[in-house]
Amino acid sequence: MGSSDRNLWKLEDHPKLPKGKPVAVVVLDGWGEASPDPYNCIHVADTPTMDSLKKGAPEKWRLIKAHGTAVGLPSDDDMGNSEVGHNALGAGRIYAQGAKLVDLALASGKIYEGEGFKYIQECFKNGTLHLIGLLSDGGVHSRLDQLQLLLKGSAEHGAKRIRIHFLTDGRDVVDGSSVGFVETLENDLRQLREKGVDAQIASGGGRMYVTMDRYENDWDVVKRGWDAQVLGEAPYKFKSAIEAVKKLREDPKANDQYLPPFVIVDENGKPVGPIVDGDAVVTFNFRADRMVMLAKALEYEDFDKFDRVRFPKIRYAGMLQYDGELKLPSHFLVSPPEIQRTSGEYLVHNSIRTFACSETVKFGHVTFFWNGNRSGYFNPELEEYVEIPSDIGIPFNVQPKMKALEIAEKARDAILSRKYDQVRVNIPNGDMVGHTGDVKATIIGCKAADEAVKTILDTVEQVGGIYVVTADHGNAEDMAKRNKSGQPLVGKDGNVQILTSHTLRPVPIAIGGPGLLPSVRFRKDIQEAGLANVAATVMNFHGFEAPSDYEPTLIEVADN
Ligand SMILES: O=C(O)[C@@H](CO)OP(=O)(O)O
Ligand SMILES: [Mn+2]
Ligand SMILES: [Mn+2]
Repeated sequence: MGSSDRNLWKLEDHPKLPKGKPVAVVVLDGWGEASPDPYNCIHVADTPTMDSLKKGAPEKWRLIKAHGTAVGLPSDDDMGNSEVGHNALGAGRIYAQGAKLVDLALASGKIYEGEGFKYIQECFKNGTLHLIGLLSDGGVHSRLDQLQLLLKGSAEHGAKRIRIHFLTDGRDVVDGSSVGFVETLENDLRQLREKGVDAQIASGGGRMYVTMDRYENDWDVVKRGWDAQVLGEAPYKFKSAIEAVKKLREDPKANDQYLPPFVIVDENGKPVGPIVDGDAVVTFNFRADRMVMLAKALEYEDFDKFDRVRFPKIRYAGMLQYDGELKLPSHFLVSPPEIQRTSGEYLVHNSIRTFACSETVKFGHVTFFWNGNRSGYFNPELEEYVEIPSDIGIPFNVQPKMKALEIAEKARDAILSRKYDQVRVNIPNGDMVGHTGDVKATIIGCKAADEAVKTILDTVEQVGGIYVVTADHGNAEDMAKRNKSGQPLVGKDGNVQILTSHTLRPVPIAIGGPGLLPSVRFRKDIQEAGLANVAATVMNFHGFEAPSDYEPTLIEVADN
């Protein structure tokens, strides 16, 4: 590192706050703040630790925004999510995120002028364009209206044969809504066919069971998708996608998130759209985590995660580039947000030693997303990232405690080892159990998360450290769909409609610990603060001022 590099990365000393205090940064996934209510699982659950932190308001506890424009999403109607949430927490600035960047590229038509589209366009003359991704208007991983525009635009730019391989949602949108989304898509495809484009749905399956695994938790999920999308093989075969989804949903236990894989076949029982040599493939999700594994399978010549049987010679582009370090995929339609100079990178340049940990399903959140969608370490000598293997094949409502305790114990050991200045964890329960829609299980999950926080705070107490406890977005605090006046909506079956998705709610942030000067308190002059203000705050606790272009710190040091 040259001296100019060193200057670039050097953080100013904080004028009042000391260095050398161990800092625990705890992110509760899916833990928003909402009024007491039977569908507020955090309220119903026994959460003494988080409740006691709240008593520190307004000086040591406050709310911050975790959705919409505060985290770089297109509008304030967009709920928060882990990608944008952890990006903001780690980067300390607000970046226009994938959802927004794709909107802009589609609106201006620039998407069709870029390298990525030109690359796949080469296949349009003789090959098929395959579009693979999540079919919903949830706006977390993808958006239906973007798919619709891309379909239309691709046809206008020469695609003559198009096949869609969709994943049903039920996680960012209400369970059962898959049918309506397929109907909308079928309608668009019919219009394209009327214009002479051979456009059809070729395969499908539920996002949690087919294709959209993440952080290499379970490659079988990706394999099931590969078999249907590439090989044209699946346990279920249907003549139409609407029939497929309706039939598969007749099973009383069926759930959009977990629909089994199926392929669409013609009158002779032949799959209508396997992926073959000479085809183009676009994965139309803008969000990275749940596309990285498929991207590897589609792009890497050397690949040993499962037997691909056939590795077609295709031209593949992601909607975005999903991994900035691996440069994966190498072709993409829209450039990802350029998240640079994240707090993690600054801190290693200033000799801060970091330990980060979660279980597999959230591991990349406190590492990859935290570091601006970048895999790997900045400096392996100063960082240690520990992944606790998640349970595989067990729904999280069956094991709602997940690995909360194990994560807390790893954090405890890391703090007690005195080898780290920052110990950062993600506690997944509120989110992962919340997404199952199982209220009782979510309550158990929230209690487990609270106990994990207690273990970490007790350890901070023991070593004279500082803690920051916050969350990335809401989920468990509201499990009911509501009307405009906030009353739970009742479905045709007479039951309250369950909300499996994230929310628009703000999240708490609490600070404290024996290492925090008693005169440190939340400022009152930034009411509109959001997740992006946390990074500067954490830097202060390490004894540094944040870079001047970071969103301002949440704290001040009182004079008295
Ligand atoms: O599971 C996921 O992929 C999303 C919801 O679509 O949740 P989170 O943003 O909390 O990871
Ligand atoms: Mn999350
Ligand atoms: Mn979630």
